[in-house]
Amino acid sequence: MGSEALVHVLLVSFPGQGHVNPLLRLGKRLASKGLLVTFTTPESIGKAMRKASNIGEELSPVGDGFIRFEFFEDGWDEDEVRRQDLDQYLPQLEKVGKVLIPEMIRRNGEQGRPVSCLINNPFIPWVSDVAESLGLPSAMLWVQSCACFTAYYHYYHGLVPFPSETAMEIDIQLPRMPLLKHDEVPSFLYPTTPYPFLRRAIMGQYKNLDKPFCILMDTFQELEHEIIEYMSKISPIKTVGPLFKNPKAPNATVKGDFMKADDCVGWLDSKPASSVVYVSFGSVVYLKQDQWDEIAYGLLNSGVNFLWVMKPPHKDSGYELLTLPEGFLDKAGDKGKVVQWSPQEQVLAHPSVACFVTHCGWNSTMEALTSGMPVVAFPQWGDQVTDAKYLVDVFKVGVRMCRGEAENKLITRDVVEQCLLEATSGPKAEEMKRNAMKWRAAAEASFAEGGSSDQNIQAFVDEVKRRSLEVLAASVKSAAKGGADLAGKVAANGVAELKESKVNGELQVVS
Ligand SMILES: O=c1ccn([C@@H]2O[C@H](COP(=O)(O)OP(=O)(O)O)[C@@H](O)[C@H]2O)c(=O)[nH]1
Ligand SMILES: O=C(O[C@@H]1O[C@H](CO)[C@@H](O)[C@H](O)[C@H]1O)c1ccc(O)c(O)c1
Repeated sequence: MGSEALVHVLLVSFPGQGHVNPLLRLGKRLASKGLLVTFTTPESIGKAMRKASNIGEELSPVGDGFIRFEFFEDGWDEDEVRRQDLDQYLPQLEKVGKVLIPEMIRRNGEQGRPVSCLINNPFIPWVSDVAESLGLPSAMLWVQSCACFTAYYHYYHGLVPFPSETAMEIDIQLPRMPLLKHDEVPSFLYPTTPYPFLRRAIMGQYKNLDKPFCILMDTFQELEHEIIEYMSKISPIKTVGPLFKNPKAPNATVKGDFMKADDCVGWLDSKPASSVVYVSFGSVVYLKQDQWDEIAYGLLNSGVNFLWVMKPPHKDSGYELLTLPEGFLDKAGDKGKVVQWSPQEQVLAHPSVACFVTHCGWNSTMEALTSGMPVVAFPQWGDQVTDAKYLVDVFKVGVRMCRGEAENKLITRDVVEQCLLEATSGPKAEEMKRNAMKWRAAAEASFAEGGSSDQNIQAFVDEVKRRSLEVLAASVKSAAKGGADLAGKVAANGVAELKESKVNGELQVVS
């Protein structure tokens, strides 16, 4: 069967690594179940993705379907610094996206690939407005935990008290969740957050939450059982995680990294089993120089092997380039490796890696749990502080190294060393590894064929196919009014055939 015969879904992503990764992974899962998937995000990121990853013009087969890429211009010059300011960039994306995405959809239709459904991730809720205006169904992929989804939901609807200027240090009790201390709720909800634009971005998604027919989530039933059960009664959520595993296409090479990963697997191969600490703070968090120095000395003093990701800051971010203490690399010798970007999935699956010092972004959290990898939690802001709470106190796979940026506390080298030792040797380390392996088994069961997430993805694919026939019937009906010979056109698209019923004169879909 050619790609033109498949139901076509358009995925529109906010241009952040932590957003592109899960949406692209969803795209691969949908493709592997027989859909044609087009992935789009602004060209500014498309350019980086093409350079760093294996992305070409052509269709890539994934399982029973295909994935392809089309990027769109955001209307700003290549070097525009305002892209770093979401308060300016998000309205710009909305303005151009509302014009260019419908054009992209029209073009695809003319080229024999009519789009049947749109899927977006948070920060760009206008995608469901575009879908609605074109009479297309839409879905949203939530790229954080269900616990965070619940916290934002209760904040948006004013259902429970959250920290406020007059009562900052209150505990927060959300249904079916552990009691959260004030600094364990997603930090964009603090009145004092330095990132109010991220709160606005997320609230924008909640404002539009009634438009998508389904909210897909990169989590799994067994991981957040109670809260998923609770929220499912309120919102049409479907768990589909962990998305980074794809049993039907385990070797799919399509990736969406913005930076080429440095080679470090050979170095890991040379190290004994469970001897390396992997340190990475994701794609956005950038620590201060004094904190970086303390981590460096903590790593050296602990005597562990380490692989440390030290990504360069974006040129317009305003961050100073971090440096390593003088003589650091010499002192570390072959015990340490510093890279700019790592192939994190491979690193976390590597037998030499003992634990992961992480900022607790949700992708890193899911990747760690699914890889059976204990963590040292070093959250900074947003969902990271809530994820850290869950990793340490609920999933019981982590040691806590800090409470978040809001605490404004320098974590000293002694604390770093102590946490590293606790997470790599002794009874606590063994217990965390056992728990992590339990989560890995549960994650595997959920994405395996017939598992909870696999069933939800299959049900979603079936629903998209069913709705695609409705979309087709509606468009044929409206075009037929204009006298076009559409039955033939639809048949050429191969999705379904439409015939005029001899009985009642209406157009009918014949699959
Ligand atoms: O050196 C690195 C650091 C991060 N990542 C990937 O980048 C994503 C980061 O997402 P996360 O939600 O953890 O954090 P964010 O970058 O959004 O803060 C994850 O999929 C990681 O696997 C990677 O491939 N190499
Ligand atoms: O990608 C950005 O934020 C990250 O998003 C992840 C998924 O929501 C989350 O788990 C992680 O903790 C976040 O760091 C991002 C944030 C702000 C910004 O200006 C960006 O360009 C990207």
